[in-house]
Amino acid sequence: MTVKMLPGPKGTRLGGSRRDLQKYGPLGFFKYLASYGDFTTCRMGPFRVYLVNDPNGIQELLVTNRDKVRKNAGDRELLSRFLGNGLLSNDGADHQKQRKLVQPAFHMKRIQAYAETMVAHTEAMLQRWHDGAILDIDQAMMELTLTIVTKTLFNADISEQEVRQVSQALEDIQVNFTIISEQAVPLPRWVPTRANRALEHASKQIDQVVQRVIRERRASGEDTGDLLSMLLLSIDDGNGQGMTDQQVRDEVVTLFLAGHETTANTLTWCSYLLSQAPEVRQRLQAEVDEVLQGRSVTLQDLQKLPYTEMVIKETLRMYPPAYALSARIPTENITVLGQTITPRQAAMVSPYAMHHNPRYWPEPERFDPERFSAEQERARHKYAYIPFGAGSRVCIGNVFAMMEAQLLLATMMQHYDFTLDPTQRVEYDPQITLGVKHGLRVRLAQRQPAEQSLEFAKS
Ligand code: HEM
Repeated sequence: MTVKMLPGPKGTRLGGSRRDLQKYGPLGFFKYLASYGDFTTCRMGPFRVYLVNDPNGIQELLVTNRDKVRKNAGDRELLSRFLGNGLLSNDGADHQKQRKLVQPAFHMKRIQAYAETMVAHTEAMLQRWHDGAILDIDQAMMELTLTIVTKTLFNADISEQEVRQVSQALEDIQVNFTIISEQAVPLPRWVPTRANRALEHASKQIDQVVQRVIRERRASGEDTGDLLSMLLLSIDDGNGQGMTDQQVRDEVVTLFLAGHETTANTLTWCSYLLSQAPEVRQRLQAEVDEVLQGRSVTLQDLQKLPYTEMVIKETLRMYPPAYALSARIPTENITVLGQTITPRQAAMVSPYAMHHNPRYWPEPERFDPERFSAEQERARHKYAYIPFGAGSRVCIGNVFAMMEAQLLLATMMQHYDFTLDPTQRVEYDPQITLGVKHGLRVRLAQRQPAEQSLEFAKS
Protein backbone atom coordinates (compact mmCIF):
# COMPACT_ATOMS: atom_id res chain seq x y z
CA MET A 1 0.00 0.00 0.00
CA THR A 2 1.36 3.48 -0.74
CA VAL A 3 0.63 6.76 1.00
CA LYS A 4 -1.48 7.92 -1.94
CA MET A 5 -3.97 5.11 -1.44
CA LEU A 6 -4.81 6.17 2.09
CA PRO A 7 -7.74 8.57 2.32
CA GLY A 8 -7.56 11.91 4.10
CA PRO A 9 -7.94 15.66 3.67
CA LYS A 10 -5.55 17.34 1.24
CA GLY A 11 -5.21 20.59 3.18
CA THR A 12 -3.27 23.55 1.85
CA ARG A 13 0.03 23.36 -0.04
CA LEU A 14 2.15 24.82 2.71
CA GLY A 15 0.47 24.04 6.01
CA GLY A 16 -1.33 20.83 5.06
CA SER A 17 -4.20 20.36 7.55
CA ARG A 18 -3.02 22.94 10.11
CA ARG A 19 -5.92 25.24 9.27
CA ASP A 20 -8.43 22.40 9.76
CA LEU A 21 -6.92 21.70 13.16
CA GLN A 22 -7.38 25.33 14.13
CA LYS A 23 -10.89 25.41 12.68
CA TYR A 24 -12.19 22.23 14.34
CA GLY A 25 -10.10 22.18 17.53
CA PRO A 26 -8.29 19.00 18.62
CA LEU A 27 -11.34 16.81 19.24
CA GLY A 28 -13.25 17.97 16.17
CA PHE A 29 -10.15 17.43 14.06
CA PHE A 30 -9.93 13.76 15.06
CA LYS A 31 -13.61 13.33 14.21
CA TYR A 32 -12.99 15.03 10.88
CA LEU A 33 -9.98 12.83 10.07
CA ALA A 34 -11.85 9.69 11.13
CA SER A 35 -14.70 10.62 8.78
CA TYR A 36 -12.32 9.68 5.92
CA GLY A 37 -12.00 6.08 7.13
CA ASP A 38 -10.43 3.73 9.68
CA PHE A 39 -6.87 4.47 8.55
CA THR A 40 -6.34 7.97 7.27
CA THR A 41 -3.56 10.41 6.68
CA CYS A 42 -2.95 14.14 6.48
CA ARG A 43 -0.04 16.52 6.39
CA MET A 44 0.96 18.94 9.16
CA GLY A 45 3.38 21.34 7.49
CA PRO A 46 6.12 19.10 6.10
CA PHE A 47 5.19 16.09 8.31
CA ARG A 48 2.93 13.24 7.35
CA VAL A 49 0.61 12.10 10.11
CA TYR A 50 -1.52 8.94 10.24
CA LEU A 51 -4.65 8.38 12.30
CA VAL A 52 -5.10 4.71 13.16
CA ASN A 53 -8.77 4.14 13.95
CA ASP A 54 -8.91 0.38 13.64
CA PRO A 55 -8.35 -2.08 16.55
CA ASN A 56 -5.92 -4.27 14.58
CA GLY A 57 -3.92 -1.22 13.56
CA ILE A 58 -3.89 0.07 17.16
CA GLN A 59 -2.64 -3.32 18.33
CA GLU A 60 0.12 -3.33 15.69
CA LEU A 61 1.21 0.21 16.54
CA LEU A 62 1.07 0.16 20.34
CA VAL A 63 1.53 -3.50 21.23
CA THR A 64 3.31 -5.43 18.45
CA ASN A 65 5.70 -2.54 17.75
CA ARG A 66 5.87 -1.33 21.36
CA ASP A 67 9.69 -1.30 21.37
CA LYS A 68 9.94 0.50 18.04
CA VAL A 69 7.82 3.56 18.76
CA ARG A 70 8.52 6.60 20.91
CA LYS A 71 6.26 9.34 22.16
CA ASN A 72 6.60 12.52 20.12
CA ALA A 73 9.61 14.52 21.42
CA GLY A 74 7.70 17.84 21.19
CA ASP A 75 4.94 16.60 23.53
CA ARG A 76 7.52 15.19 25.93
CA GLU A 77 9.50 18.44 26.00
CA LEU A 78 6.34 20.41 26.82
CA LEU A 79 5.36 18.00 29.59
CA SER A 80 8.88 17.96 31.00
CA ARG A 81 8.64 21.73 31.65
CA PHE A 82 6.67 20.96 34.79
CA LEU A 83 6.83 17.17 35.13
CA GLY A 84 10.61 16.91 34.83
CA ASN A 85 11.57 13.38 33.87
CA GLY A 86 8.49 11.54 35.21
CA LEU A 87 6.69 8.62 33.57
CA LEU A 88 4.57 10.75 31.24
CA SER A 89 7.52 12.68 29.85
CA ASN A 90 10.44 10.24 29.71
CA ASP A 91 11.02 7.56 27.09
CA GLY A 92 13.01 4.53 25.94
CA ALA A 93 15.23 2.70 28.44
CA ASP A 94 14.76 5.50 31.02
CA HIS A 95 11.02 5.00 30.87
CA GLN A 96 11.27 1.21 31.22
CA LYS A 97 13.51 1.53 34.26
CA GLN A 98 11.34 4.16 35.89
CA ARG A 99 8.12 2.28 35.18
CA LYS A 100 9.50 -0.76 37.05
CA LEU A 101 10.28 1.44 40.03
CA VAL A 102 6.84 3.08 40.12
CA GLN A 103 4.81 -0.08 39.43
CA PRO A 104 4.93 -1.48 43.02
CA ALA A 105 3.07 1.63 44.25
CA PHE A 106 0.11 0.38 42.18
CA HIS A 107 0.29 -3.21 43.32
CA MET A 108 -3.19 -4.58 44.04
CA LYS A 109 -2.41 -5.15 47.73
CA ARG A 110 -1.33 -1.55 48.06
CA ILE A 111 -4.29 -0.14 46.18
CA GLN A 112 -6.74 -1.93 48.47
CA ALA A 113 -5.64 0.26 51.35
CA TYR A 114 -6.59 3.34 49.34
CA ALA A 115 -10.23 2.23 48.99
CA GLU A 116 -11.17 3.23 52.54
CA THR A 117 -9.62 6.68 52.05
CA MET A 118 -11.67 7.12 48.87
CA VAL A 119 -14.99 6.22 50.52
CA ALA A 120 -14.29 8.23 53.68
CA HIS A 121 -13.61 11.41 51.71
CA THR A 122 -16.67 10.91 49.52
CA GLU A 123 -18.89 10.47 52.57
CA ALA A 124 -17.37 13.58 54.16
CA MET A 125 -18.24 15.49 50.98
CA LEU A 126 -21.83 14.18 51.04
CA GLN A 127 -22.24 15.41 54.62
CA ARG A 128 -21.85 18.92 53.18
CA TRP A 129 -24.50 18.38 50.46
CA HIS A 130 -28.16 19.32 51.04
CA ASP A 131 -31.46 18.23 49.63
CA GLY A 132 -32.59 20.71 46.96
CA ALA A 133 -29.20 22.43 46.67
CA ILE A 134 -27.76 23.43 43.30
CA LEU A 135 -24.24 22.05 42.97
CA ASP A 136 -21.54 22.16 40.32
CA ILE A 137 -20.67 18.47 40.09
CA ASP A 138 -17.61 19.22 37.95
CA GLN A 139 -16.07 21.39 40.66
CA ALA A 140 -17.08 18.95 43.41
CA MET A 141 -15.45 16.02 41.57
CA MET A 142 -12.24 17.98 40.91
CA GLU A 143 -11.94 18.82 44.60
CA LEU A 144 -12.78 15.30 45.72
CA THR A 145 -10.37 13.49 43.39
CA LEU A 146 -7.60 15.96 44.18
CA THR A 147 -8.10 15.37 47.91
CA ILE A 148 -8.06 11.62 47.29
CA VAL A 149 -4.90 11.61 45.18
CA THR A 150 -3.23 13.91 47.73
CA LYS A 151 -4.18 11.68 50.66
CA THR A 152 -3.22 8.47 48.87
CA LEU A 153 0.10 10.01 47.80
CA PHE A 154 0.99 11.79 51.03
CA ASN A 155 -1.27 10.32 53.67
CA ALA A 156 -1.66 12.92 56.42
CA ASP A 157 1.46 14.95 55.81
CA ILE A 158 -0.12 17.88 54.02
CA SER A 159 -2.22 20.74 55.34
CA GLU A 160 -5.46 22.12 53.87
CA GLN A 161 -3.57 25.27 52.85
CA GLU A 162 -1.02 23.16 50.97
CA VAL A 163 -3.79 21.19 49.24
CA ARG A 164 -5.16 24.53 48.00
CA GLN A 165 -1.69 25.66 46.88
CA VAL A 166 -1.17 22.46 44.87
CA SER A 167 -4.65 22.52 43.42
CA GLN A 168 -4.32 26.14 42.23
CA ALA A 169 -0.92 25.33 40.71
CA LEU A 170 -2.35 22.29 38.87
CA GLU A 171 -5.12 24.44 37.46
CA ASP A 172 -2.59 27.04 36.26
CA ILE A 173 -0.53 24.29 34.66
CA GLN A 174 -3.55 22.99 32.78
CA VAL A 175 -4.52 26.42 31.40
CA ASN A 176 -1.00 27.48 30.41
CA PHE A 177 -0.01 24.10 29.01
CA THR A 178 -3.01 24.34 26.66
CA ILE A 179 -1.99 27.87 25.61
CA ILE A 180 1.55 26.73 24.81
CA SER A 181 0.54 23.53 23.02
CA GLU A 182 -1.81 25.51 20.76
CA GLN A 183 1.06 27.71 19.52
CA ALA A 184 2.00 26.67 15.96
CA VAL A 185 5.64 26.46 17.10
CA PRO A 186 5.85 26.43 20.91
CA LEU A 187 8.41 28.96 22.13
CA PRO A 188 11.25 27.42 24.17
CA ARG A 189 10.82 27.44 27.92
CA TRP A 190 13.48 30.13 28.48
CA VAL A 191 11.49 32.73 26.47
CA PRO A 192 9.72 34.73 29.23
CA THR A 193 6.21 34.59 27.76
CA ARG A 194 3.31 34.95 30.18
CA ALA A 195 2.45 31.23 29.80
CA ASN A 196 6.05 30.07 30.32
CA ARG A 197 6.39 32.22 33.42
CA ALA A 198 3.06 30.98 34.79
CA LEU A 199 4.15 27.36 34.25
CA GLU A 200 7.41 27.96 36.05
CA HIS A 201 5.65 29.65 38.95
CA ALA A 202 3.11 26.82 39.23
CA SER A 203 5.89 24.19 39.22
CA LYS A 204 7.65 26.05 42.05
CA GLN A 205 4.45 26.16 44.09
CA ILE A 206 4.09 22.39 43.78
CA ASP A 207 7.78 21.79 44.43
CA GLN A 208 7.67 23.68 47.71
CA VAL A 209 5.11 21.25 49.09
CA VAL A 210 6.42 18.07 47.48
CA GLN A 211 10.07 18.63 48.38
CA ARG A 212 9.22 19.37 52.01
CA VAL A 213 7.24 16.14 52.33
CA ILE A 214 9.98 14.08 50.62
CA ARG A 215 12.66 15.58 52.91
CA GLU A 216 10.68 14.85 56.06
CA ARG A 217 9.74 11.37 54.96
CA ARG A 218 13.32 10.45 54.05
CA ALA A 219 14.42 11.69 57.47
CA SER A 220 11.81 9.63 59.34
CA GLY A 221 12.27 6.52 57.14
CA GLU A 222 8.66 5.56 57.97
CA ASP A 223 6.38 3.53 55.67
CA THR A 224 3.07 5.32 56.13
CA GLY A 225 1.28 3.06 53.64
CA ASP A 226 0.88 5.73 50.95
CA LEU A 227 2.11 6.04 47.36
CA LEU A 228 5.02 8.23 48.42
CA SER A 229 6.36 5.58 50.83
CA MET A 230 6.23 3.08 48.03
CA LEU A 231 8.16 5.37 45.68
CA LEU A 232 10.78 6.03 48.35
CA LEU A 233 11.11 2.33 49.17
CA SER A 234 11.24 1.10 45.59
CA ILE A 235 14.55 -0.49 44.57
CA ASP A 236 15.76 -1.36 41.08
CA ASP A 237 16.33 -5.16 40.81
CA GLY A 238 19.21 -4.56 38.39
CA ASN A 239 21.44 -2.21 40.41
CA GLY A 240 19.87 -2.27 43.88
CA GLN A 241 19.38 1.52 43.76
CA GLY A 242 16.28 3.53 44.59
CA MET A 243 15.11 6.82 43.12
CA THR A 244 16.80 10.13 43.78
CA ASP A 245 14.75 12.89 45.43
CA GLN A 246 14.46 14.58 42.04
CA GLN A 247 13.06 11.40 40.46
CA VAL A 248 10.58 10.97 43.30
CA ARG A 249 9.54 14.62 42.90
CA ASP A 250 8.98 14.14 39.16
CA GLU A 251 6.88 11.01 39.69
CA VAL A 252 4.85 12.61 42.46
CA VAL A 253 4.00 15.64 40.30
CA THR A 254 3.19 13.30 37.39
CA LEU A 255 0.80 11.29 39.56
CA PHE A 256 -0.80 14.49 40.83
CA LEU A 257 -1.45 15.65 37.31
CA ALA A 258 -2.40 12.31 35.75
CA GLY A 259 -4.27 11.02 38.77
CA HIS A 260 -7.11 13.36 39.53
CA GLU A 261 -8.54 15.31 36.63
CA THR A 262 -9.10 12.22 34.46
CA THR A 263 -11.17 10.52 37.16
CA ALA A 264 -13.02 13.75 37.96
CA ASN A 265 -13.95 14.17 34.28
CA THR A 266 -15.21 10.59 34.18
CA LEU A 267 -17.53 11.17 37.13
CA THR A 268 -18.74 14.51 35.77
CA TRP A 269 -19.61 13.04 32.37
CA CYS A 270 -21.13 10.03 34.09
CA SER A 271 -23.38 12.34 36.15
CA TYR A 272 -24.42 14.13 33.00
CA LEU A 273 -25.25 10.86 31.20
CA LEU A 274 -27.18 9.57 34.23
CA SER A 275 -29.15 12.81 34.43
CA GLN A 276 -30.34 12.07 30.88
CA ALA A 277 -31.15 8.39 31.45
CA PRO A 278 -33.50 7.85 34.43
CA GLU A 279 -33.90 4.14 33.73
CA VAL A 280 -30.13 3.58 33.91
CA ARG A 281 -29.97 5.63 37.12
CA GLN A 282 -32.75 3.59 38.72
CA ARG A 283 -31.13 0.30 37.80
CA LEU A 284 -27.81 1.47 39.18
CA GLN A 285 -29.41 2.61 42.44
CA ALA A 286 -31.33 -0.66 42.77
CA GLU A 287 -28.04 -2.57 42.44
CA VAL A 288 -26.26 -0.34 44.96
CA ASP A 289 -29.15 -0.55 47.49
CA GLU A 290 -29.46 -4.30 47.21
CA VAL A 291 -25.75 -5.01 47.64
CA LEU A 292 -24.99 -2.42 50.32
CA GLN A 293 -28.18 -2.72 52.39
CA GLY A 294 -27.55 0.68 53.91
CA ARG A 295 -23.84 0.38 54.76
CA SER A 296 -20.73 1.99 53.28
CA VAL A 297 -19.30 0.41 50.13
CA THR A 298 -16.03 -1.55 50.44
CA LEU A 299 -13.55 -2.81 47.92
CA GLN A 300 -14.96 -6.34 48.30
CA ASP A 301 -18.39 -5.10 47.16
CA LEU A 302 -17.13 -3.97 43.77
CA GLN A 303 -17.39 -7.37 42.12
CA LYS A 304 -21.05 -7.48 43.21
CA LEU A 305 -21.70 -4.14 41.48
CA PRO A 306 -21.27 -5.09 37.81
CA TYR A 307 -23.83 -2.59 36.51
CA THR A 308 -22.03 0.29 38.25
CA GLU A 309 -18.87 -0.80 36.44
CA MET A 310 -20.72 -1.06 33.11
CA VAL A 311 -22.01 2.51 33.51
CA ILE A 312 -18.49 3.80 34.14
CA LYS A 313 -17.04 1.87 31.22
CA GLU A 314 -19.70 3.24 28.89
CA THR A 315 -18.95 6.77 30.15
CA LEU A 316 -15.26 6.21 29.39
CA ARG A 317 -16.23 5.04 25.93
CA MET A 318 -18.33 8.10 25.14
CA TYR A 319 -16.12 10.68 26.87
CA PRO A 320 -12.60 9.25 27.23
CA PRO A 321 -10.72 11.85 29.32
CA ALA A 322 -7.52 11.09 27.38
CA TYR A 323 -9.24 11.70 24.05
CA ALA A 324 -5.95 11.46 22.09
CA LEU A 325 -2.75 9.62 22.92
CA SER A 326 0.58 11.33 22.32
CA ALA A 327 1.68 10.92 18.71
CA ARG A 328 3.99 7.93 18.24
CA ILE A 329 7.14 8.22 16.12
CA PRO A 330 8.79 4.99 14.96
CA THR A 331 12.51 4.54 15.68
CA GLU A 332 12.75 2.43 12.50
CA ASN A 333 10.34 1.65 9.66
CA ILE A 334 7.29 -0.19 11.00
CA THR A 335 4.27 -1.64 9.25
CA VAL A 336 0.75 -0.86 10.37
CA LEU A 337 -2.16 -2.37 8.42
CA GLY A 338 0.23 -2.96 5.52
CA GLN A 339 1.43 0.66 5.43
CA THR A 340 5.07 1.52 6.13
CA ILE A 341 5.46 4.32 8.67
CA THR A 342 8.93 5.83 8.79
CA PRO A 343 10.81 7.64 11.60
CA ARG A 344 10.04 10.92 9.84
CA GLN A 345 6.31 10.35 10.18
CA ALA A 346 3.88 10.23 13.11
CA ALA A 347 1.03 7.87 13.99
CA MET A 348 -1.88 9.06 16.10
CA VAL A 349 -4.50 7.14 18.04
CA SER A 350 -7.58 8.84 19.44
CA PRO A 351 -9.56 6.83 21.99
CA TYR A 352 -12.43 9.26 21.30
CA ALA A 353 -12.44 8.53 17.54
CA MET A 354 -12.02 4.76 18.09
CA HIS A 355 -14.85 4.70 20.64
CA HIS A 356 -17.16 6.45 18.17
CA ASN A 357 -16.31 4.28 15.18
CA PRO A 358 -19.76 2.96 14.16
CA ARG A 359 -18.22 -0.20 12.73
CA TYR A 360 -17.37 -1.33 16.28
CA TRP A 361 -19.87 0.75 18.22
CA PRO A 362 -23.28 0.85 16.51
CA GLU A 363 -25.12 4.12 17.24
CA PRO A 364 -22.02 5.49 18.96
CA GLU A 365 -23.80 8.54 20.41
CA ARG A 366 -26.27 6.35 22.34
CA PHE A 367 -25.51 5.82 26.06
CA ASP A 368 -25.91 2.08 26.53
CA PRO A 369 -24.08 0.39 29.42
CA GLU A 370 -25.21 -3.01 28.02
CA ARG A 371 -22.32 -2.73 25.57
CA PHE A 372 -20.19 -3.80 28.52
CA SER A 373 -22.11 -6.94 29.49
CA ALA A 374 -19.67 -9.87 29.77
CA GLU A 375 -21.08 -11.34 26.57
CA GLN A 376 -20.73 -8.19 24.48
CA GLU A 377 -17.25 -7.52 25.86
CA ARG A 378 -16.10 -11.02 24.92
CA ALA A 379 -17.36 -10.57 21.36
CA ARG A 380 -15.46 -7.31 20.77
CA HIS A 381 -11.88 -6.72 19.65
CA LYS A 382 -9.81 -5.87 22.75
CA TYR A 383 -8.32 -2.75 21.17
CA ALA A 384 -11.65 -1.25 20.09
CA TYR A 385 -11.83 0.05 23.67
CA ILE A 386 -8.76 1.95 24.85
CA PRO A 387 -9.63 4.59 27.48
CA PHE A 388 -6.37 3.77 29.28
CA GLY A 389 -4.24 3.42 26.15
CA ALA A 390 -2.37 0.19 25.34
CA GLY A 391 1.09 -1.38 25.22
CA SER A 392 4.12 -0.34 27.24
CA ARG A 393 2.63 3.05 28.14
CA VAL A 394 -0.80 1.85 29.19
CA CYS A 395 -2.09 3.91 32.13
CA ILE A 396 -0.29 2.80 35.28
CA GLY A 397 -3.22 4.03 37.38
CA ASN A 398 -5.99 2.18 35.52
CA VAL A 399 -6.96 -0.18 38.36
CA PHE A 400 -6.75 2.68 40.86
CA ALA A 401 -8.94 4.85 38.60
CA MET A 402 -11.62 2.22 37.96
CA MET A 403 -11.79 1.39 41.64
CA GLU A 404 -12.05 5.06 42.56
CA ALA A 405 -14.75 5.79 39.99
CA GLN A 406 -16.85 2.80 41.11
CA LEU A 407 -16.53 3.53 44.84
CA LEU A 408 -17.33 7.22 44.41
CA LEU A 409 -20.25 6.68 42.06
CA ALA A 410 -21.79 3.94 44.25
CA THR A 411 -21.50 6.16 47.36
CA MET A 412 -23.00 9.22 45.66
CA MET A 413 -25.87 7.33 44.06
CA GLN A 414 -26.63 5.54 47.31
CA HIS A 415 -27.47 8.86 48.96
CA TYR A 416 -28.40 11.31 46.23
CA ASP A 417 -30.40 11.67 43.07
CA PHE A 418 -30.02 14.68 40.85
CA THR A 419 -31.47 16.49 37.85
CA LEU A 420 -29.55 18.69 35.45
CA ASP A 421 -30.10 22.42 35.99
CA PRO A 422 -32.24 23.37 32.94
CA THR A 423 -30.10 26.45 32.30
CA GLN A 424 -26.88 24.40 32.10
CA ARG A 425 -25.12 24.38 28.72
CA VAL A 426 -23.19 21.14 28.25
CA GLU A 427 -20.20 21.38 25.93
CA TYR A 428 -16.85 19.68 25.56
CA ASP A 429 -13.68 21.36 26.70
CA PRO A 430 -10.84 19.39 25.12
CA GLN A 431 -7.75 20.61 26.96
CA ILE A 432 -5.11 18.15 28.23
CA THR A 433 -8.13 16.04 29.17
CA LEU A 434 -11.74 16.09 28.01
CA GLY A 435 -13.65 18.24 30.47
CA VAL A 436 -16.93 20.20 30.38
CA LYS A 437 -16.74 23.85 29.36
CA HIS A 438 -19.29 25.51 31.66
CA GLY A 439 -19.28 23.20 34.67
CA LEU A 440 -22.20 20.87 35.39
CA ARG A 441 -24.83 22.29 37.71
CA VAL A 442 -27.35 19.82 39.08
CA ARG A 443 -30.16 20.01 41.63
CA LEU A 444 -29.62 17.48 44.40
CA ALA A 445 -32.37 15.31 45.84
CA GLN A 446 -31.44 13.39 48.94
CA ARG A 447 -32.75 9.85 48.78
CA GLN A 448 -35.13 8.61 51.49
CA PRO A 449 -33.47 7.02 54.53
CA ALA A 450 -35.23 3.73 53.74
CA GLU A 451 -33.37 3.57 50.44
CA GLN A 452 -29.99 4.88 51.48
CA SER A 453 -27.32 4.00 54.01
CA LEU A 454 -28.89 3.83 57.46
CA GLU A 455 -25.57 4.45 59.17
CA PHE A 456 -25.06 7.52 57.04
CA ALA A 457 -28.59 8.83 57.40
CA LYS A 458 -28.37 8.67 61.20
CA SER A 459 -24.97 10.34 61.39
C1 HEM B 1 -10.31 7.57 34.33
C2 HEM B 1 -9.09 7.88 34.69
C3 HEM B 1 -7.87 7.78 33.81
C4 HEM B 1 -7.77 7.71 32.45
C5 HEM B 1 -8.88 7.71 31.42
C6 HEM B 1 -6.35 7.62 32.13
C7 HEM B 1 -5.84 7.49 30.84
C8 HEM B 1 -4.51 7.33 30.54
C9 HEM B 1 -3.98 7.07 29.21
C10 HEM B 1 -4.81 6.95 27.94
C11 HEM B 1 -2.64 6.98 29.31
C12 HEM B 1 -1.66 6.67 28.17
C13 HEM B 1 -1.26 7.92 27.39
C14 HEM B 1 -0.47 7.62 26.11
O1 HEM B 1 -0.28 6.45 25.76
O2 HEM B 1 -0.07 8.59 25.43
C15 HEM B 1 -2.29 7.19 30.71
C16 HEM B 1 -1.01 7.18 31.20
C17 HEM B 1 -0.72 7.38 32.53
N1 HEM B 1 -1.61 7.50 33.58
FE1 HEM B 1 -3.61 7.48 33.46
N2 HEM B 1 -5.64 7.66 33.30
C18 HEM B 1 -6.52 7.74 34.35
C19 HEM B 1 -6.21 7.77 35.70
C20 HEM B 1 -4.95 7.74 36.21
C21 HEM B 1 -4.62 7.72 37.62
C22 HEM B 1 -5.66 7.67 38.75
C23 HEM B 1 -3.26 7.74 37.71
C24 HEM B 1 -2.38 7.74 38.93
C25 HEM B 1 -2.77 7.83 40.17
C26 HEM B 1 -2.73 7.77 36.35
C27 HEM B 1 -1.39 7.82 36.03
C28 HEM B 1 -0.89 7.69 34.74
C29 HEM B 1 0.54 7.70 34.42
C30 HEM B 1 1.68 7.89 35.41
C31 HEM B 1 0.64 7.50 33.04
C32 HEM B 1 1.93 7.40 32.21
C33 HEM B 1 2.28 5.93 32.05
C34 HEM B 1 3.52 5.67 31.21
O3 HEM B 1 3.76 6.38 30.22
O4 HEM B 1 4.24 4.72 31.55
N3 HEM B 1 -3.78 7.75 35.47
N4 HEM B 1 -3.46 7.39 31.44
